[in-house]
Amino acid sequence: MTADDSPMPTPPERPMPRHAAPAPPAIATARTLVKTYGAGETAVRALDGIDVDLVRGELTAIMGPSGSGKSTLMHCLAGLDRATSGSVVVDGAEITRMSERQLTRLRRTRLGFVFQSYNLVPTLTAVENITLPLDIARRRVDQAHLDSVIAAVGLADRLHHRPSELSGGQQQRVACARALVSRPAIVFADEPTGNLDSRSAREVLTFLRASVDDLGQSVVMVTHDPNAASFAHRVLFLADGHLVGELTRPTAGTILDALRELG
Ligand SMILES: Nc1ncnc2c1ncn2[C@@H]1O[C@H](COP(=O)(O)OP(=O)(O)OP(=O)(O)O)[C@@H](O)[C@H]1O
Repeated sequence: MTADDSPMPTPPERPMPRHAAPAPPAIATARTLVKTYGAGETAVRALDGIDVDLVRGELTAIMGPSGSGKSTLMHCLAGLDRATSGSVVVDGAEITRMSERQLTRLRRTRLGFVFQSYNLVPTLTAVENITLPLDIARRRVDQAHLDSVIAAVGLADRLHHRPSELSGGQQQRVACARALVSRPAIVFADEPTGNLDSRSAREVLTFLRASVDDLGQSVVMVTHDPNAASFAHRVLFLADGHLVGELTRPTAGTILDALRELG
């Protein structure tokens, strides 16, 4: 599976209203971000002063060796974990000083999540799983947007199936649709294709990329897989808690070369 042989559509031009202030290019920003686990001699500095901007309307992949800090970075950016020092701004909001209550609200209303293990509710149908975040937040379902997400995810004929009646790839596409249906500022995807065969992985990645190109979504994903990362607009490389490089318009080949250089 590679993205090299599939044409990479360029994001559609979006006309800017005349007097509107341009949206800031970064949807999430970390400055001098430090995360230390434990204390004293056994302390681990998982993030050692990270400065990064995640570009709005792009799919960003985070790669690096095991233990380099990928999950920690994603969790700190998503308000799932608290930074030790430094700042994180997500969609204009400084989250490092937020209370637990504010963070929960931010995650529920402004962020979308896709996990390796799908995390669907087994007793609900596909469409009920997709609209669950809106139901919990007591928000109205925008039927037109729901229809466009369902069409993009290619599950129109599986909407009334329960997760046990769906393949892994189909379940993960339901999880992606669930993450997108509330139009979050940013979707965080943690190894979204880690449990999938290459064909299903390609379907999920194609959908995540299309959500950016066609729906204007911003997505960040942690992955170990160069083929998966080749679907991104930009790949960030971490090593020992530092941001050590990046690639724009990556291919599986250039990503492999960069990983080899990292050792
Ligand atoms: N809860 C924790 N308590 C103590 N140390 C932790 C904790 N979580 C992560 N670490 C340590 O922080 C460092 C970074 O871990 P992290 O999980 O962010 O790396 P990663 O790049 O996502 O790794 P992997 O690819 O194996 O998932 C590692 O040394 C890890 O052992």
